[in-house]
Amino acid sequence: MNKIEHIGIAVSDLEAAGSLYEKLLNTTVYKIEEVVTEGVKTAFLQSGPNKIELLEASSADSPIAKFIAKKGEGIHHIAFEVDDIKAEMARLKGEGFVLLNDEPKPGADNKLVCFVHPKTAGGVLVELVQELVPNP
Ligand SMILES: CC[C@H](C(=O)O)C(=O)SCCNC(=O)CCNC(=O)[C@H](O)C(C)(C)COP(=O)(O)OP(=O)(O)OC[C@H]1O[C@@H](n2cnc3c(N)ncnc32)[C@H](O)[C@@H]1OP(=O)(O)O
Ligand SMILES: [Co+2]
Repeated sequence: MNKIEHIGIAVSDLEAAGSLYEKLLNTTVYKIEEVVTEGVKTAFLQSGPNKIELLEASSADSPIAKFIAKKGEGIHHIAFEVDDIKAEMARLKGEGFVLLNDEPKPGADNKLVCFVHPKTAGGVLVELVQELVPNP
């Protein structure tokens, strides 16, 4: 795990939350991207070396919809940058962590991602992210 790559925040209204975080962080949303496979619409802001990922549910069965219904808006997950997501997944499995997907899957912002079940990570939803290297 190299560093925290982003903090995911569940929001009900991406546009309103984007404006709020622009004021809060004194910066601007630099990317808005829908990840249909995840049922989310994301907005990214940079705060110094850190990224904030705002997440709005884009479908009724989105994990964000379920999270907000249960816990309200707020911090949803912490994403860590890894160099080799498959090796890290194997290491975590060996350590007894429960992974929520067997293979890395496409994420936002040109990443491959995997999630660790919060029940095995001390109550925190942890995401692994590896930069997708562009084809030469
Ligand atoms: C990939 C695009 C983007 C990116 O960065 O590139 C994203 O980050 S997308 C983010 C949205 N996608 C996901 O979150 C995928 C992984 N999440 C899941 O598979 C589910 O949300 C899961 C399994 C974590 C929970 O789903 P479930 O249907 O089991 O919901 P429950 O409410 O029954 O939850 C079970 C249990 O876990 C607790 N929980 C749920 N979500 C979280 C959370 N974000 N942080 C901490 N704990 C969480 C929930 O409270 C339940 O515990 P209990 O004690 O029973 O209340
Ligand atoms: Co994320």
